[in-house]
This record gives sequence, C-alpha cells and structure tokens, in this order.
Amino acid sequence: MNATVTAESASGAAVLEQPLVELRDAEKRYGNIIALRDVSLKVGAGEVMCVLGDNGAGKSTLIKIIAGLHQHTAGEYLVEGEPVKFNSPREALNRGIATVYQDLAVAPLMPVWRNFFLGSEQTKGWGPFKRLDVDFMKRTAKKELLDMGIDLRDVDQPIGTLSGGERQCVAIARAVYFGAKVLILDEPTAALGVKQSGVVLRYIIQARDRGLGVIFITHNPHHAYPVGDRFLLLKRGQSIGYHEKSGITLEELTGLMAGGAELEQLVHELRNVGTSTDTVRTIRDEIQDDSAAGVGRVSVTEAVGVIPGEYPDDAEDGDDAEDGRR
Ligand SMILES: Nc1ncnc2c1ncn2[C@@H]1O[C@H](COP(=O)(O)OP(=O)(O)OP(=O)(O)O)[C@@H](O)[C@H]1O
Repeated sequence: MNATVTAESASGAAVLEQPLVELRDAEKRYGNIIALRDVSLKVGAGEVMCVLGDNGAGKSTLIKIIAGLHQHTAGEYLVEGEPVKFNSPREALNRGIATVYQDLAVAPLMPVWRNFFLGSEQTKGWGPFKRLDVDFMKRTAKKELLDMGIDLRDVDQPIGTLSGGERQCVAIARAVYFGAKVLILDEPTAALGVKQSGVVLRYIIQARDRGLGVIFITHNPHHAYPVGDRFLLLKRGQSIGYHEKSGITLEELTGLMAGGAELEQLVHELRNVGTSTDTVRTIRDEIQDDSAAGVGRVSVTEAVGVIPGEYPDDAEDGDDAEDGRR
C-alpha cells in the first residue's frame, strides 16, 4: 500500500502527504489466537476511514491497537510517519488519538458542561481560593457544541436527558475541543434509529471538515458509504477488501459485507437449478439486507440529507423511543 496520500478528501480539503495514522500489515495474537492478521489502513487529515466487519471480525482489536490499549505483535503502526508502540491510551491521546466508545463514559446525572470537561475541569484562583471556573466551562461547552452544529437548549441539563445520538455528538465535540487529530468512533450508530444515525453521520462529516482524521468502525455499509473516503473490510481478523470510495459502489460494499464470493456462488447455483431471475434477485436482496440487520439502516439520501441546524428532534417525532426523554 502506498504510504502517501495524494488525493483530495471527500470534503475537498487538502490532505497531508503523511497519513496521521497508518497500520502496515499489522498482526495481533492473543496466545495462540490470531485476532488480526496483515491488516493495513491509513487515515490523513480531513479523511474518513471506515472499518467494516461482522462480529468477531477483529474491529475491537484494531481499535485497541490504535488507541493504545494493546500492542500489535507484528507489522507496523505509524503515527505521522513515526513507528509507535503505545503502552497506554494516555500515550495515544498525547499524540492526538482520541477514541469515542459505544458505551460512552458519561455521568448521566451531571450537566452536559460537566461531562464535556469531565477529567479536565478548568479552575480559577489559587490555593485555598481555587475553585471550578463554572462560567468558563458553560460558555465554552455551549460554544464548542454550537460550532459543531449542536444547538442544545441548555448545557445545564443532565446529559442523560439527551438522545443517544446527541450524547455521541457531545463526545465528538469534546474530543475535537481537547485537540484530537484522529478520532476513532466505535460503532457510534449501532444502537441508534435511522434519524439519530443520520445526525451522528452529519457530525462525522463536521469533524472531517474541521481537518480531523476519522476512523469509523461500523458493521453497516449504509452508514459507512455516505461519509467514508475509503473502506477496509474485515472478516475473521483478515482484510477481505480495501477500497477507495471511487473504486466501489454502495451495492458492491453491501455485497462484500453480505459474503461477497459466497453470495455470488449461491446466485450461480440458484440459476443453475432453474430459479427465476426475480426469485434470485429477491433472495440476494434479502441476504444483503440481513447483513445490515439489527441496526437502524439509513439510506444515502437520508444520511446526507440532514441539513446543519435542522437536526431531527426525536423527542417530538418519537423515532427512538428510548431516546425521547427531553
Ligand atoms: N483478549 C482476547 N483473548 C483472546 N482472544 C481474543 C481476545 N480479544 C479478542 N479475541 C478474539 O479475537 C477475535 C476478534 O475479536 P474482536 O473483539 O476484535 O472482534 P470484533 O470485530 O470487535 O467483534 P464484535 O463486533 O463482536 O465486538 C475473536 O475471535 C475474539 O474471540
């Protein structure tokens, strides 16, 4: 794989020659188990790298290596061209690599602004007069969220009252504020309905447009395709495809996720036994749909059709029952 990125990103932003993060033929063994083998990927500033794979494909292992939780056992991991082996997530964070996990580490009863600054609280005054700079934190949280297009009615409201999608977005805005260069998003849309997924996809584009490199982990090609610049498909710890956006259609990506070669073999066999073209097509569509089952699918139009400032209000339309708490 070529180590330099010369193309323009989907946002049209100039892309750094040096990828921010790159894996070259990375391998991870847990004892005798090979969780990841010969996996390569790269992400530059202003790009979205999507990693797709079903359960057990090795997505979490990949995140753990990049985020500094585990070390690769072979191959190379480079940050801005420099080979690294992180000993802790703190080391990765110090290099600007932030991870937003699916089960966000938030304190649900604390206000949005407290969660925004959790672990990095701003203080003012000295010695015995030292206290939290509440005004600054509220103002900053409000502004940073607005800059990302998140217009919350009140940053004083407990974060637990926000929808799942909004909580993801606060986590993304927080990582951007604290200087992340690379954002790893661990299945941010997996537990969300269609509209909420569209909102999160919209913020992924925002982060990309602000020059971050985004690694978007998902098992839903319908979520990956509208925002991704390139796609890595994992299966049982190995790459089964690495594609630039220009080199693959949504249908092809979905087909690969659905089993690709196996699916084509099945179609071939069905045709051989005289199954009608319509029936073959229906069976193929059903199998492909099943590959994205269990998550709220969002069409390309729906995903990118969410206009900044016009975010769906789930409390009103009741799209995500569990989210309509405001
Ligand atoms: N600590 C570990 N020790 C041994 N085997 C592991 C360990 N972590 C992961 N594995 C194995 O590595 C393989 C890849 O797991 P991984 O969790 O990375 O997949 P995944 O794509 O994230 O799946 P899921 O979506 O279900 O979380 C699996 O076969 C898993 O059992």
